[in-house]
Amino acid sequence: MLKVNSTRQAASQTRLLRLIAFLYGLFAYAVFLFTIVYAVGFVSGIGVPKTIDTGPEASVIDALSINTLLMALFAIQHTGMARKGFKNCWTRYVPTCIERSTYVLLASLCLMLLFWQWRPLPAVVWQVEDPDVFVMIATLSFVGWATVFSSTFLIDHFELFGMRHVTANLSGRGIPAPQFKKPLYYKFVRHPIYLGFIIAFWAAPVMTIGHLLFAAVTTAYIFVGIFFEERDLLQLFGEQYRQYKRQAGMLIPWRKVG
Ligand SMILES: C[S@@+](CC[C@H](N)C(=O)[O-])C[C@H]1O[C@@H](n2cnc3c(N)ncnc32)[C@H](O)[C@@H]1O
Repeated sequence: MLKVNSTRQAASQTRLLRLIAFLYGLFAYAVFLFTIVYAVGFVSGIGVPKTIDTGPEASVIDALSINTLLMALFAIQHTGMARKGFKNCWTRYVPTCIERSTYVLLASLCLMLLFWQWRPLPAVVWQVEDPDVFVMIATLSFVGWATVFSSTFLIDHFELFGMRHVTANLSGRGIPAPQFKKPLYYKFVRHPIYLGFIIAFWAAPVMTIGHLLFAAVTTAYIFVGIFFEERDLLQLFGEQYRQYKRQAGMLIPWRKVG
């Protein structure tokens, strides 16, 4: 009887822990959604209180140092915590089912810190005067954001942002192993999410020094990120990914059939 009771107790404790993990994952996902929607407003300068071109005034040197530090913090967190060695190490302390959600949560917090503390450098580098061209370039930027969002769904939105892990854990299933995919525009370009970001950051009808700094550093970071990501993907998917590299462009869409 005592044994039955303690087994029941253990089972309900497991259910409770799974539910807590799920709610944590949901919270991390909600924070991510808020952050990415804010990012669109921050870069485009539309609909948010603090944009890339607004905020506390600072000298050029201070603004350059603070902004670079903020971007470096994000880059270190985002690339460092995605590495296999780091994951193996910190999943000794953080349960595997919430590892991805924690990664997403910390990346979102780094970005929110960046949005909050970013110092504007408002000198204009270029400004499009023609209203039609202005609208065209602004629209192109939103095409970039649309590419980012749609690509996350093509590759597996809920896996990327940790929800697949916590829902699998909640229902007592194992965490699904990553699958190699090349749906739709992944057939032509290996990194449509990063391509979307580059388009969204550079397609600016008004480009200030601050915005240019952001676009240039994030673009450089994307190339570093791709280097590490592709190294991991080659390890994970082997010949399949090696062949894919021969068949599709990295950031410029092209496709070699066969
Ligand atoms: C932020 S996403 C970026 C995906 C891709 N680099 C892009 O720009 O569309 C990073 C995750 O996608 C995964 N990933 C990248 N390409 C993939 C592919 N072709 N199939 C499956 N997973 C992929 C990586 O393992 C990594 O966990």
